[in-house]
Amino acid sequence: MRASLIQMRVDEDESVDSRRRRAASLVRDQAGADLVVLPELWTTGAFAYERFGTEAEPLQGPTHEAMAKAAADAGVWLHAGSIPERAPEGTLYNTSLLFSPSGEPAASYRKIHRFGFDKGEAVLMGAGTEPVTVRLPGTTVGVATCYDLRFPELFRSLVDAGAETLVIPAGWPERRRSHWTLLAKARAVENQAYVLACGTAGTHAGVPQAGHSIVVDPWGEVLAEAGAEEEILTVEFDPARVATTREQFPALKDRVLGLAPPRRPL
Ligand SMILES: NC(=O)CCC(=O)C(=O)O
Repeated sequence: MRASLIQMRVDEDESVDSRRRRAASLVRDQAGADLVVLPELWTTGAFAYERFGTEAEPLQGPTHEAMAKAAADAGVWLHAGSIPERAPEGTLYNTSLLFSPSGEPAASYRKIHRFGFDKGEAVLMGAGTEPVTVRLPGTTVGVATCYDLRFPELFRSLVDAGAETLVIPAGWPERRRSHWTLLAKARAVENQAYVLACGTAGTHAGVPQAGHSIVVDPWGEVLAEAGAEEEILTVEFDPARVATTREQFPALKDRVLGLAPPRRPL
């Protein structure tokens, strides 16, 4: 299986319309890949909080339309990263869009863990509640978004639903790059799954982005890693290695579920 991670530069010098056209063109250039991935909130930037409201779109808005067409033109499965979605009742969500190679919507996922503690995304956007998996030929994809990477229980629920390839668009800051790389490897090793994590390059809202999109195999080996600038990270991987890794080192079978709470000291 061939995947292309489009680590886009997201900065204020470029309009949303121009970046949307550029993203569509970059997706079209990936014809021949099986799966193409874009980052989190690439229309606005994940830290451009003041733009979430002004650039929010309905689920089937201009980004949906452009990405559906680009997926069909390239004939690829497309994880089109996420958009600031304005739901019909007015709530904003950080929503990922996935398309089949004919441009049909395959899934959408509203980010469950919002970043910012008491500001930013955490107060501006609603929280998703539903983990999402999508069946592709040869692998089941589980999706998560950026800050979700810090919450292993979400990934376990994806694995329980059959996920073998974990696709994670992000807008991760340079300041915490070491966490990004570490957590991507950890999620791959503990879940014995491929991790495809696609970040952004450039600086927006004064926050330099880490780039360093990364693909990790089910044994925790890094198959490919981008630099800090805009880059297409292309990788070939064998989805069947998930089953062989899980058979040969069957740690997932040793899970003990429903542990009692720790005992209090006497
Ligand atoms: N956009 C995000 O979710 C940022 C997450 C982040 O910076 C972190 O977890 O650290």
